[in-house]
Amino acid sequence: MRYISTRGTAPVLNFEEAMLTGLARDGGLYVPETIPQMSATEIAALEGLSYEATAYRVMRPFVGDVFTDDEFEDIIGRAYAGFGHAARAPLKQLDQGHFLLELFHGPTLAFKDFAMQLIGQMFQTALGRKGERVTIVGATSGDTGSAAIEAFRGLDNVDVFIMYPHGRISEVQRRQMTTPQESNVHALAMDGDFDACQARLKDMFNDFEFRDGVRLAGVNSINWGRVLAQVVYYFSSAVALGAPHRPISFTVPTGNFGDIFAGYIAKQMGLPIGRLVVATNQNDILHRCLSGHGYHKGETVPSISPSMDIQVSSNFERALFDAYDREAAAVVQLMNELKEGGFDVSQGAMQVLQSHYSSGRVSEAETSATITSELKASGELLCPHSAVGVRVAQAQRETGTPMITLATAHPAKFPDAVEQASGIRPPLPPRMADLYERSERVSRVPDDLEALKGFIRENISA
Ligand SMILES: Cc1ncc(COP(=O)(O)O)c(C=O)c1O
Ligand SMILES: N[C@@H](CCOP(=O)(O)O)C(=O)O
Repeated sequence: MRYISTRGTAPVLNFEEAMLTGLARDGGLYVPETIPQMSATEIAALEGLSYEATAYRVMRPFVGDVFTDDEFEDIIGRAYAGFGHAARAPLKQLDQGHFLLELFHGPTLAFKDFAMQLIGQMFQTALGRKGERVTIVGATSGDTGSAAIEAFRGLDNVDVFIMYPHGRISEVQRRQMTTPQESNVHALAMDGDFDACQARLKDMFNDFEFRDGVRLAGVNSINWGRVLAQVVYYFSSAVALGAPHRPISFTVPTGNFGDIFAGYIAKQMGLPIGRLVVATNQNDILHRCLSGHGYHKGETVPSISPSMDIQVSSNFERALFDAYDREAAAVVQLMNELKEGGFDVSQGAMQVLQSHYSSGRVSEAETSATITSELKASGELLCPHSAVGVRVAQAQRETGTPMITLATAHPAKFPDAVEQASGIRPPLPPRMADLYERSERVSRVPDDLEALKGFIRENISA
């Protein structure tokens, strides 16, 4: 299995190299050269399997000979052993034909654990074998960072630096990043918004002297391994509802476009998916773009679903690459225009995008109202991100095709917004009940590339 860059000029890599590399050296994102196919018979055979067994069958063809069968099985087993639900990603019925996929039973209570726990294990196996050390730098609007710190804390061979937008994440998210005391993990509270954090991350990858000097690696969804791990729950949930014998649609609260792009990959592999519905909060660049108004950056406005307060959705580049028939030159042109503020999508590419994705936008008031109404209707207490998804799904459901909305975080990660809407302050699970008492360790950093590089150089292990 070979991986190519969306910008066409970076070296072609195998799975391990792509995973350890992060951003391609031409600034693009790695994607598989061809997408492995699963036949209807192979998909049907997933019925009744454990989540781990499904994960093995879905991901195995993407990994090639990088891990032996036994190694890969062990990696998957270790990755999901710490989840707090036997099904890992249980489905709950909300309404006739509408289901919630609970993706928040991992160690940090958000869907990011599905991929981060897995790539933590893959990094450890790959780096241990090579006797190499890497420096992981990540940008987060709250959940990627906490999942990364949890997955890599105390591991040999890695130092982890996570930049988050100071004052723009929930207290639980912050504490999950600042309370681990292992010396190989560092939480950096940066001035600016998530887009600024992500831009500095990409700047570091594009600075080859720094990149090679610290052996930079990335665990944001620029890393193909992140996307791959998320493909699995599209299969497990769709099969539980009758796929491949009938199509299933998905609504996905969307920010950096990694999660919904994983759904698109599942569809390309052969899973019969009806619609992939992008649900955004008031930071609605994706909704505007998919509605035909071009991809033009605006101001990021803080919301009660802060993890989705994003303007530049990193993985949209992967979607554009396919929509432009894998023409890297077209992607390079669009990304250059994006640096100047935005771009318009050609008619042909827009038709391709709209054939896979629909979209909807949810205001702050609608998000709160959905938390309130869903609690009344089904007894489900939603986090604000999942509420954005449920609201859009309610508007876009089609009779006859079951709709699965991804519940991307536990309500206890966003207790203020949830309490304001529902009157209920969701408690943290017992294993992290003392989170508010633990001492914090955090470094305030400016939005300044040189200062950030200096900080990282000074704080990596020898
Ligand atoms: C809770 C939550 N929901 C939804 C999203 C959006 O996911 P994605 O960035 O993969 O689109 C994120 C982060 O981005 C998140 O943390
Ligand atoms: N919402 C995310 C933003 C980063 O997304 P990623 O999928 O590229 O890591 C977060 O919680 O940090």
